[in-house]
Amino acid sequence: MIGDNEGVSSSAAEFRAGFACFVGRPNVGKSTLMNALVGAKVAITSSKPQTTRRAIRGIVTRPDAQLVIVDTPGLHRPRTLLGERLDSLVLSTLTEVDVIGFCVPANEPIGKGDRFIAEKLAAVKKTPVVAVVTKCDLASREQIAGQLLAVSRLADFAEIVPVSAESGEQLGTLGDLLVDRLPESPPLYAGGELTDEPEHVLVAELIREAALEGVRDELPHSIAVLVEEMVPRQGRDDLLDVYAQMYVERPSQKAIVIGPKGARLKEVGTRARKHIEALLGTHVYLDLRIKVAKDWQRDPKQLRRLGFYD
Ligand SMILES: Nc1nc2c(ncn2[C@@H]2O[C@H](COP(=O)(O)OP(=O)(O)OP(=O)(O)O)[C@@H](O)[C@H]2O)c(=O)[nH]1
Repeated sequence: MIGDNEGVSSSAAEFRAGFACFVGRPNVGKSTLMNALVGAKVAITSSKPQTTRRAIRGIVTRPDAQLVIVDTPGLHRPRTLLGERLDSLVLSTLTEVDVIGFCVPANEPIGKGDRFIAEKLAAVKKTPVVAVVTKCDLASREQIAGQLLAVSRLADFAEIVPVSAESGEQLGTLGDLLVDRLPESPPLYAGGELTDEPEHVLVAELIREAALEGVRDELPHSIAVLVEEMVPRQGRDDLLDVYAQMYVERPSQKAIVIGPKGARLKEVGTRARKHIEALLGTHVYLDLRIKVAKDWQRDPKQLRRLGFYD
C-alpha cells in the first residue's frame, strides 16, 4: 500500500502539462492530426483548404502528461479582412504555446507558403518548433527521406518527425516529442474533457462541415453558421431543439446550398443532426435556416456578429 502511494506521488511530481499548436499552410492535415492524437472528432476536417477558423482545443490526457492542442487556421497571406484577423490570431497563438508543430505534407514539394510560415516561426524565438512531415501514407520511402532533408534545410527545428494521421504511424513518437517540451505542471483540465469550446460553437462547426461536403471550391470561405438557441423541448428530457442560421455571401451560393427543391439543404440538416446527436448524446431537432449576408467576410460588423472578434 505504502509502495503504491510513493509511486503515485513520484509520478505526480514529474507530470507535464501545457499547450501545443500545429501550424502549416491550408490542407496539410493539421486538424486530422489533432483529431488522431486526441482520438475524437473535435476539429472539423474537409478536403477543401481553410475550413478551420477557430482555435479549437483538443486535450490528450496520458498517465504522465496532458497536452492541450490548439488547432490554428491555415497561415496564409492576408487577402480579406477575415484573412488578416486569422493571421493575427495565429501569431498570437504561437507566442502563447509551449511547443509548435510545423506541418509539411510528405507528398507535395515545399513551396512558397511553407517558406513563408517557416520564416514567421523563426521570428517566434521563445517557442520550440517540431517539424512534422504529414500524410506519409501517401508518399514513398524515398519521397519521405527527401522531404525530411528538405524540411531540415528550411530552418533549425528542435526535431523532425514523419507521421501519418491516417495509418497512425509515429503518432506516439510525435506525442512524446511534444510532451517532452511541456513544463512540469499538474493537469490543466479535468480528466475526460476533450475540448473547452462552448457546445454551441462545436454544433455550429458540425453544421458548417456538413454544408461543405461536396460543394464547389469557392463556397467554404463564404459559409458561416451561428447557433442562435439550444433549448430542451418542453416536457421532454430526451430532445433538444437547435436553432441555427447559416450565412452565405451571395444568392447564387444560397441556391447551391439549398439544391433542387431543397434536397441538398435537407441532406445537410440530416447529416449535421446525426453528428450533433453523437456529440451531445441526445435526440436533436435541427431548425436550419439560410440567409444571404452580402460580403460578410469584408464587413467588420457582420464579422463580429459571427464571432470573429478584433
Ligand atoms: N491520406 C492521408 N490523408 C490525410 C492525412 N491527414 C490529412 N489528410 C487529408 O488531407 C485533407 C486536409 O486535412 P485537414 O486536416 O483538414 O487539413 P488542415 O491543415 O487542418 O486544413 P485547414 O483547416 O484548411 O488549414 C483532408 O482531406 C484529410 O482527410 C493523412 O495522414 N493521410
